[in-house]
Amino acid sequence: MSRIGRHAVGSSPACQDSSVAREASSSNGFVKDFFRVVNNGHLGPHQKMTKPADSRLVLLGNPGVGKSALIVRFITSRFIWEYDPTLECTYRHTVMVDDENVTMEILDTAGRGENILQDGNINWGEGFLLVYSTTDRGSFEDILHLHQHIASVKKTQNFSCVLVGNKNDLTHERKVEQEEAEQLAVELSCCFFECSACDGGDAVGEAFKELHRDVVRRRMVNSMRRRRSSAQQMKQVLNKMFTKINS
Ligand SMILES: Nc1nc2c(ncn2[C@@H]2O[C@H](COP(=O)(O)OP(=O)(O)OP(=O)(O)O)[C@@H](O)[C@H]2O)c(=O)[nH]1
Repeated sequence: MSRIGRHAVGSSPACQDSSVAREASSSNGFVKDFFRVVNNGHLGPHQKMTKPADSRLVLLGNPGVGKSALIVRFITSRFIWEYDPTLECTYRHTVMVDDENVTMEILDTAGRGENILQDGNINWGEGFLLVYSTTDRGSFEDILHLHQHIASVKKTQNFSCVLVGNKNDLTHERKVEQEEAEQLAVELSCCFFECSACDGGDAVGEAFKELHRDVVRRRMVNSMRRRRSSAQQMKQVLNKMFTKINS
């Protein structure tokens, strides 16, 4: 089995250091391919880049639910059985969404509790994939807590997220029914995808793409709201001026 080396939690989340790629690529041919794809510009939340990404997405969920596996599946259409846990990395990936080439930056968080809930990561992110494993009831129950934490850092319930139930290939180990996850998605007002990073299928890519769409939609709505409110403010100022002049 191959392991992919990445930066430890607490260090810079960027992985563009070619030595990391070289170290990882020594394991086998596929890992080499993987890094060639994702090494096409890894950037951390605090790093500058030439062209801003079209969306910044963050994967959150308990350890072992398959966050890294989902990213690898999305970026490379492949599955790797084993990853180095408690590491964190940001990937830059360009993909077609609705006939448009878009660039996403994707942050793979790692660790437990406070580690994955770093405010810096949450402030940086525009959209969140809330990932649980269909084989791990605790990871599903923790989703609400993750959502509440994001809301408290963002100071609004109005943020983009999708709920993702991973590992649905492990049918005999299922601990979370699809219906209850659908119910939770209704409560959180978000889309829900059940998928398997191992088996592949469209659902993995769709989860990322739908999150991207939601980020773009909300951005547009918010900027329209801001424009409308500044136009209203201007109207009020002008009204006051005319009232003064007329009196
Ligand atoms: N059967 C199956 N195994 C999976 C699937 N996704 C991930 N795994 C396995 O689950 C384990 C954990 O996957 P990771 O992608 O490292 O999970 P993670 O959420 O990134 O874990 P941390 O880095 O510790 O936060 C690995 O052994 C994967 O091979 C899946 O869809 N099906």
